Amino acid sequence: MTTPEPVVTARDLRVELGGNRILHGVDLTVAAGEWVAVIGPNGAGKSTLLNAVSGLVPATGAVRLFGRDVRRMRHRERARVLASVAQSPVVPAGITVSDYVLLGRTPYLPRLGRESAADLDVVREVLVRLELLDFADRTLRTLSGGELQRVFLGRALAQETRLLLLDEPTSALDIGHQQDVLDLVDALRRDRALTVLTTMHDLSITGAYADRVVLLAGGRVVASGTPREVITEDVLATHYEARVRVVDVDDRPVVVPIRKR
Ligand SMILES: Nc1ncnc2c1ncn2[C@@H]1O[C@H](COP(=O)(O)OP(=O)(O)OP(=O)(O)O)[C@@H](O)[C@H]1O
Repeated sequence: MTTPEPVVTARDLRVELGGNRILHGVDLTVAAGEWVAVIGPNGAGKSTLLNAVSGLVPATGAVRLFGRDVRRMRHRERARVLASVAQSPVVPAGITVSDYVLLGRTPYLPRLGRESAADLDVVREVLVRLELLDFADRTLRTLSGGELQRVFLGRALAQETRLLLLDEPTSALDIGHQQDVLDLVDALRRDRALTVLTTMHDLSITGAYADRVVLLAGGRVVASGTPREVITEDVLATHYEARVRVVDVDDRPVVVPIRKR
């Protein structure tokens, strides 16, 4: 039996921005249906790695998505297989929540054509699943940080892709909404064979949801494995200079910060 091709294969990725080398030869593989979380201290290169995987920053090395060279994919074609949410997406002025989520359907609209009833159904379903229906007609600038973050995710989910790249998707959410949103992504993983690549700073949340964790430091992969293998007191002391206890809950690491005495 042949093993299915990984959804994401990145080899020897190197990125230079503003004259500085940001990624120094990163390898990354994400298998179909897997949830991989990229962690690492501020400035480690996590967002840059996600941008390189999306083909959004110039990089040397190879990136293949579903076996195809990302640089050879047209914008529309790429948007049908990969949806991504940046840390601070650009928001068109005056746009409403439903119109913003509808932007996720752009790769499916006929050129110069309008959205269909099916597109509007997708938008409505996303708004319901993210508890955003009551906000549908509000403009994005009137939303709270957490509501806005759910709207950004909504646009990506409306794309109905099989690969989702999320850069800090829950940084503005309260703990209940963090769980709602990540449980939803997890459910889509099972229902629609979604593959997920995220960055996350909350290491307990990372430990609870990711199948595999890749730790970046200084633009290099310094550890990779299951959450229990990577999220350890030693690793966090070395790469984050963090004073923490890591306790085990249901075979998953939970990180407890320890105050300096
Ligand atoms: N356009 C740019 N020009 C110059 N340097 C850049 C540019 N974009 C990013 N960098 C630098 O690259 C490094 C990695 O940035 P990146 O945003 O990928 O880190 P990160 O791991 O996502 O950080 P954080 O956890 O703070 O979000 C940082 O030092 C950042 O200042």
